[in-house]
Amino acid sequence: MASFWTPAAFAQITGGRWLIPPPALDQPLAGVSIDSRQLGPGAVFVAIRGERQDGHDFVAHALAQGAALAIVEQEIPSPEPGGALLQVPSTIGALHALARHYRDLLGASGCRVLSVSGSNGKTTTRHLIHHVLTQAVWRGTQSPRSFNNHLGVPLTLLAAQLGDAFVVCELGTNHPGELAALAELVRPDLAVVTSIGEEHLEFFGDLAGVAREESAVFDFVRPGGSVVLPEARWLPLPLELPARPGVSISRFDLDPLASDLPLPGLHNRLNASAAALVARLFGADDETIRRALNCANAPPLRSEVLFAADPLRPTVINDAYNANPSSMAAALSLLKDWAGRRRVSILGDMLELGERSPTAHQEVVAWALAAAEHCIFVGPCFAAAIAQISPNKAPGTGQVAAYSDWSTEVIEAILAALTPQDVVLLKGSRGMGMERLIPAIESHFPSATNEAAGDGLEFQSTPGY
Ligand SMILES: CC(=O)N[C@H]1[C@@H](OP(=O)(O)OP(=O)(O)OC[C@H]2O[C@@H](n3ccc(=O)[nH]c3=O)[C@H](O)[C@@H]2O)O[C@H](CO)[C@@H](O)[C@@H]1O[C@H](C)C(=O)N[C@@H](C)C(=O)N[C@H](CCC(=O)N[C@@H](CCC[C@@H](N)C(=O)O)C(=O)O)C(=O)O
Ligand SMILES: Nc1ncnc2c1ncn2[C@@H]1O[C@H](COP(=O)(O)OP(=O)(O)OP(=O)(O)O)[C@@H](O)[C@H]1O
Ligand SMILES: C[C@@H](N)C(=O)N[C@H](C)C(=O)O
Repeated sequence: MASFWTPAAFAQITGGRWLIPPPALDQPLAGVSIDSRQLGPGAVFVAIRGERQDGHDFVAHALAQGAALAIVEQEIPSPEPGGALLQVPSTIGALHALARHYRDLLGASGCRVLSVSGSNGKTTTRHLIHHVLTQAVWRGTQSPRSFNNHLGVPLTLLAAQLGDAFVVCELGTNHPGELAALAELVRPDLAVVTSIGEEHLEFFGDLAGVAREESAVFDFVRPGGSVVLPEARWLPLPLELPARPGVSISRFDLDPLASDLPLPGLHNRLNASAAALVARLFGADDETIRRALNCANAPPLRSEVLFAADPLRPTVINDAYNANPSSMAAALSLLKDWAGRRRVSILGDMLELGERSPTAHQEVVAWALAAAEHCIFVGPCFAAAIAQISPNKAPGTGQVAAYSDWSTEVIEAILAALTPQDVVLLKGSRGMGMERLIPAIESHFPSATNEAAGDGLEFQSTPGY
């Protein structure tokens, strides 16, 4: 077979046929992209039909941006002169075939392929693993943002470089069977499971359903590979590990090397402990791991502490990326342990919980009331849960406020309830967009220093999350 990064190999691996062949079948290709807005010269553009748009409408744009060829399912009217088109029955199938093939090449070149799955903490743990390994000596690639689905995982594999020592891929799921399909693509040498908790119950049903789904990755670990799991005391139920001769199992517990981690919360110390164990399995020494963890940071919107040095603004724990009962418990326990300040929780609805949703929202209300002096809830599920609780804790008492939706008035009422002395937890599902309060807080509470103003700008500079 021709070298992987050539049109000839892409045609052979995908089984595609040339609608318009390239000038040379052996010209070097430079990466794969599904977004015409984000590709460089020599890249391969794969046209995907998305929820809102059809990538086939952007083939001409991709070729004009310098793509060497486009993989498509249908003919493209008047494509860019000189642009090559490879037709396949399914562009997502082609993306997977390329990633599967490339994964083998990576393995053969000595690159170790890692997976990070689990209910909560995947992005943080994946980020910490990449941070610690690269701070040690190893060159590697990691999933961008939360690229953890049927598109993000193959794109991550294809972004790794031959010559990398590792690629760490985040694997996500919200329907039974998705994890097995991703794990089959990745076939990890080292599979990390971060946690098991109540997530996406709309489709998994209950914790046992979550555990079944998350266990699927074990079947795909390569012979000679390793599985990294939390100690049993951190799991709400046992995970069934199939007997896999030659696959070793290592468990992580709170690691003293993570005791000075700059990220707040017990959950982050556990995520860092998983990263420390992975680094040990790579052969890193304790001092290197400790030093790396001591200078780690949080991915945006995950337990990010904002404005802590600014006396004119409340300290904000920006945990607005997502929410489910287990991650709410982790975040509220972090808030509860924040001593010496008035604690304010601002929580948005948890989505995709199915029939468990009403009781789960009621439970989180009870935890929030135990963790914070002032509790604010946004969204119809929390509003319904608050309506069930006793009158002395009802909205309007000053301790609790509930709003069924966002509006300008709601944002103003929330801002009026805050003081610069507070520590504020912001958390809710992605669809609730709790982070909208950050620019509002920045405008409402002028910054004491230019440095503190920088906190907000840093947040604004990461819109992809
Ligand atoms: C396909 C894609 O990447 N879309 C992203 C894009 O959306 P947009 O509205 O622009 O386009 P469409 O998807 O409708 O467009 C179709 C294609 O057209 C391309 N295109 C568009 C305009 C243009 O000018 N040029 C173009 O080439 C476009 O690139 C498409 O290829 O932008 C949105 C905003 O940034 C993104 O949200 C959207 O991303 C989608 C959702 C996606 O799946 N992206 C993956 C790369 C990914 O991994 N994203 C992760 C989040 C993954 C996630 O939610 N994971 C779940 C678990 C798995 C659930 C599973 N059931 C599933 O979703 O399939 C979890 O719980 O963690 C990320 O972005 O971090
Ligand atoms: N180990 C953990 N246990 C419980 N909750 C956690 C853990 N790690 C992180 N969290 C919570 O989950 C939130 C999301 O973290 P992160 O993005 O790392 O998880 P994720 O699994 O990648 O999420 P997603 O599946 O949406 O991509 C954090 O903001 C925090 O509240
Ligand atoms: C954003 C996606 N990864 C996720 O976690 N979804 C749940 C439902 C959430 O946003 O809380």
